Amino acid sequence: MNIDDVKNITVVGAGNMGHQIATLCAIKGYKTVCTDVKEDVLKKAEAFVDKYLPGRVKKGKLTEEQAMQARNNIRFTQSLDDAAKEADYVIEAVLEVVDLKRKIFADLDRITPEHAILATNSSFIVSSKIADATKRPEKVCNLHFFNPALVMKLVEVVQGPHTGDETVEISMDLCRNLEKVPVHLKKEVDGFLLNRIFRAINHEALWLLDMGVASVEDIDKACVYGAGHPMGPFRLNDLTGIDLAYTMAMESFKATGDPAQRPSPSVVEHYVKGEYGEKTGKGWYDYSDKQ
Ligand SMILES: NC(=O)c1ccc[n+]([C@@H]2O[C@H](COP(=O)([O-])OP(=O)(O)OC[C@H]3O[C@@H](n4cnc5c(N)ncnc54)[C@H](O)[C@@H]3O)[C@@H](O)[C@H]2O)c1
Repeated sequence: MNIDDVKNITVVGAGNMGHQIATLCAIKGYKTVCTDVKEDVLKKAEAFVDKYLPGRVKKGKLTEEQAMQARNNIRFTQSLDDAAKEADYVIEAVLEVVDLKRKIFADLDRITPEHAILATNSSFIVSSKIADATKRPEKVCNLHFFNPALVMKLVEVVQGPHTGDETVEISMDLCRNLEKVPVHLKKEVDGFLLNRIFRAINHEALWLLDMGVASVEDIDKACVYGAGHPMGPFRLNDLTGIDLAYTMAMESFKATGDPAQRPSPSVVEHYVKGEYGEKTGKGWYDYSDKQ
């Protein structure tokens, strides 16, 4: 099998990530079926496509004909059987729950043609925790898009010990056909590639703050004006949520028992005060005038 054999793509889960990945596949010429268990989510995803495509035409990014072709390429269904029966490549983007993903992969193994590749968009669950739910582990991998998937160029293709080289090659080629920039992780590792780098930056930023070396503002300025980042780690954390940073650090501490993984004192301070970032009007910065 090679990339030219991939014509039909199924996206399972039409939430934050799934509806955008499906839209992208349809725009780039793939016959795409998007499925979700929730009817209202599917309706929202379809409404998004019907608004997004004309918007791209208005902005001169797509011609009328390309938009019409993309619309014809995508359909929505609540039935996994209907969605996956002709799939050459499946991208799963359901909730981050390993048992749910295992159940879906077992179902996909039963429903899809033998040659189909089954990829998960999971940010943290490596595909070796899922692959043995199928009889085709060599065709299972992580295909990790970033949010928002229509905009962010990077995709991490993560090869587990079970993943065949052909699966990696086709997945990398698929990303290129979707006009993304794929990177190949030759081994599974917690947090994959970019999130590990972000984790290291956050860790250093928090250490500098907690040690009283520099202020939130100055650490952010250093990253923006010295390293060319679009925003500093504290501003970014206000967007993604200090509550999430706290929970992730606690989970990591519980899993490893390593005290270095515990949330930093200043994260705990904001967390207990309910200052989670932009969504609560206060985090590392004050957003009360935006509320
Ligand atoms: N949100 C992000 O920033 C981001 C970025 C990269 C990767 N991811 C990964 O993408 C995956 C999805 O994340 P999300 O943010 O889109 O979640 P989300 O909650 O927005 O969407 C998940 C969808 O899965 C659906 N679903 C649940 N069970 C299902 C089933 N059995 N069959 C079909 N659909 C089902 C839900 O109804 C929901 O609409 C996760 O694994 C996450 O780790 C998320």
